[in-house]
Amino acid sequence: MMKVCISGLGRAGSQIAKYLLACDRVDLVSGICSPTSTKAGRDLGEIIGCRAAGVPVYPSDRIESCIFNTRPDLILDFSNAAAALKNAETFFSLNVRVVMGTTGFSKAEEAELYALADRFGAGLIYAPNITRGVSTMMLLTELASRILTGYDVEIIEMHHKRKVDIPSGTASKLADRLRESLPVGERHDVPVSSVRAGGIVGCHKVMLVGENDMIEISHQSFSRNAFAEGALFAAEFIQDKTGIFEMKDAMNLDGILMDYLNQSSDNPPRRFALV
Ligand SMILES: NC(=O)C1=CN([C@@H]2O[C@H](COP(=O)(O)OP(=O)(O)OC[C@H]3O[C@@H](n4cnc5c(N)ncnc54)[C@H](O)[C@@H]3O)[C@@H](O)[C@H]2O)C=CC1
Ligand SMILES: O=C(O)C1=N[C@H](C(=O)O)C[C@H](O)C1
Repeated sequence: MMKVCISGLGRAGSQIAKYLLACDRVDLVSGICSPTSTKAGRDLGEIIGCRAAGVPVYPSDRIESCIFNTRPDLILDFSNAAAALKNAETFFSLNVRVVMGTTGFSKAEEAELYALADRFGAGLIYAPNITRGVSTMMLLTELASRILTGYDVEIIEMHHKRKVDIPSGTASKLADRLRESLPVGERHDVPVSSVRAGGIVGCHKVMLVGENDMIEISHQSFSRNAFAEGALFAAEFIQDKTGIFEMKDAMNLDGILMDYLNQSSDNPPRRFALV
């Protein structure tokens, strides 16, 4: 069975740990926390309020021991951008695959992450949003923006008030993708508005607004189990691969779209002749 380690045991990482401990498709073998965290040396099951699970937690300055002692096939990283980038180099150098859920990277840091993965011939899924729902939403919004040319496009993202990065990684990726789907020469930045309030788990909305009508495509995560479900999906995809991937690759979205188009051309709409 695939062996998994979670790096970053905060809101997202802890809930993912809880989900994976109750799941029989993976073996959660270890956790990684910050070097100053009181979680180091404790049992991950106890930390997240479950029974002792025999899952040790290592501080990130002892990653080598963690990997050597618990032998994970892959890491699920939900920490912070600075820690994630530093730790990724060690994971890749030890031939461990990474599902990178962490956000807040600058463009230069993103490029560095890709360069590291390339240099070590690693397996990486970089997913600023790990839910299948958001990847589906990205595809739908790109299609909609190509159809509704001339419409204004705006993104609204809403998260809990303790989230440190702004705008969200998901909103930045949506904005980049929507910008690139505009015709060359007409490309402009897509505005993002951010709300940080209460305990909102995660909500992204894309609005395409014309003079006389508008459409909205939105996604909402009801709980952090949405991230756990997505992380498991990504892990099962990357476990035997090398290369750099996105969630849309794990979901085969290009293939599904191609099948859909081929199917519609196999079954052209019936036309009625006037006789
Ligand atoms: N891709 C996705 O779908 C999702 C991404 N995220 C991202 O995951 C990250 C974490 O989010 P939250 O859990 O809400 O934040 P959080 O602040 O609750 O958790 C981050 C954890 O990382 C730990 N950490 C700090 N330095 C570390 C190190 N050197 N090694 C390992 N762990 C270290 C912190 O002590 C903390 O426990 C954020 O970047 C967030 O945007 C969160 C949810 C879903
Ligand atoms: O910090 C979070 O919580 C989330 N972060 C991700 C992001 O920045 O897009 C994804 C998700 O919406 C939750």
